[in-house]
Amino acid sequence: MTRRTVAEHISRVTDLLHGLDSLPACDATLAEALGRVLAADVHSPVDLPPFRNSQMDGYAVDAASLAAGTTTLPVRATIAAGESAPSHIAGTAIKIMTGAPIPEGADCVVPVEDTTTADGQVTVLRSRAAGDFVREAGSDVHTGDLLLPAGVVLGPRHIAALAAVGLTSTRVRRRPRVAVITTGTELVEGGLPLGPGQIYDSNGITLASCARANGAEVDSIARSSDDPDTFRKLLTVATDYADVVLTSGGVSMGDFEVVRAVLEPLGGEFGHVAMQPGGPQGTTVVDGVPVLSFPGNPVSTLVSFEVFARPLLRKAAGLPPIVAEELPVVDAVTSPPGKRQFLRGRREGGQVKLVSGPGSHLVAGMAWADVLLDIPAEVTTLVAGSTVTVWAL
Ligand SMILES: Nc1nc2c(c(=O)[nH]1)N[C@H]1C(S)=C(S)[C@@H](COP(=O)(O)OP(=O)(O)OC[C@H]3O[C@@H](n4cnc5c(N)ncnc54)[C@H](O)[C@@H]3O)O[C@H]1N2
Ligand code: MOO
Repeated sequence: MTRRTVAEHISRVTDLLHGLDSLPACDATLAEALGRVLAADVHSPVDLPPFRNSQMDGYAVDAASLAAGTTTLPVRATIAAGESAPSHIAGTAIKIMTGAPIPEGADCVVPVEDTTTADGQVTVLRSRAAGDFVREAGSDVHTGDLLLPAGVVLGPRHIAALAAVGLTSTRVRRRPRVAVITTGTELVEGGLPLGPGQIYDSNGITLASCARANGAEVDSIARSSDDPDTFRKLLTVATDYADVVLTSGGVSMGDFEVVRAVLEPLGGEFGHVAMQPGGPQGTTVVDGVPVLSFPGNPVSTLVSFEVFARPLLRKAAGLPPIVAEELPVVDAVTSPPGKRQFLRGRREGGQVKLVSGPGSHLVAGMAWADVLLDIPAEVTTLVAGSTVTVWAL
């Protein structure tokens, strides 16, 4: 049994997951690109707008033909967006729709609201300067300009820019692949009736959601009984697929600790980290794939992920790190000595309030929290108003 501080275990897990830092890039279609991280700078392959066009529904004219007062001009043609424009003849007007190309020789557009029409003629009610309501080619981005830099987390607005220059796919960081195995003979899939002593498996989908929320891809969520052969088989499937395997349960001191029973003989290190929840922890490398074994209590599982796996998965995925905040506590907090505590809290008006209790089985209570309070091992009391480090959940 090893005994470690949180910092020592973070260091152990960081060593184990170092391979995640060099995942190759891959292509994603724009439909798949939301939330992905751009692997390389993107330069625009075209000018945007690609051609000079009208910003308004109105009349394309040349500013020199417009008097200070009203000017009446013959209307020679109408151009819709998507059509090509005839050339402009000085002293005439062409009716033009928003987005239609500006006729060669015209230099401004008069909005339809500033005109009246009769008998094929338009009367323009005021003068205009050259360039008014004209969108120049390349005025948004020029061919070859930097459209998006590497490292951008692609949101709808970035996808809009890629689509507007005609790209259909882009180079993105490969997501780290995570496999999840939950363990416990008592576990039942949601939706099925519970028998005596049974509980619903919440950790499987929780860990998968944690991993996905932090840039990972999770195709494999498996549930094992406490039978070592079953766990071993699921582990083989998981290590075939994943860059990192997360397990829950079966790591403590009971008679049926399937994760320890299988992984310790493979060189797994199991022991206690001076934290609560999340004390019992294991790390193993199986067929070259790191396996992080978290304790089964649902709050312990989630806290273990946030403390040990989240920073490394985010880094591997190219996502920005979660930055701790310092907030005053609304009420006094007491904390047992010797173990770093991760208590559930909620931000309220620039302060943080404890929610739910310290018990690591309080999974429903955790849903009301939006931060973890990080209380150092040596701190036993925080008076109301004192500052505490919090991590967003
Ligand atoms: N004698 C000792 N007993 C325990 C110790 C200890 O140091 N000495 N540590 C306690 C702590 S702290 C924790 S945390 C748990 C960790 O135990 P395991 O990792 O072996 O987890 P299990 O025994 O399998 O399960 C613990 C608890 O969580 C429930 N569970 C498990 N998996 C799931 C799941 N997928 N979804 C929902 N709930 C799950 C399980 O039913 C148990 O109630 O050990 C303490 N004991
Ligand atoms: O440390 Mo356990 O992880 O209290 O629940």
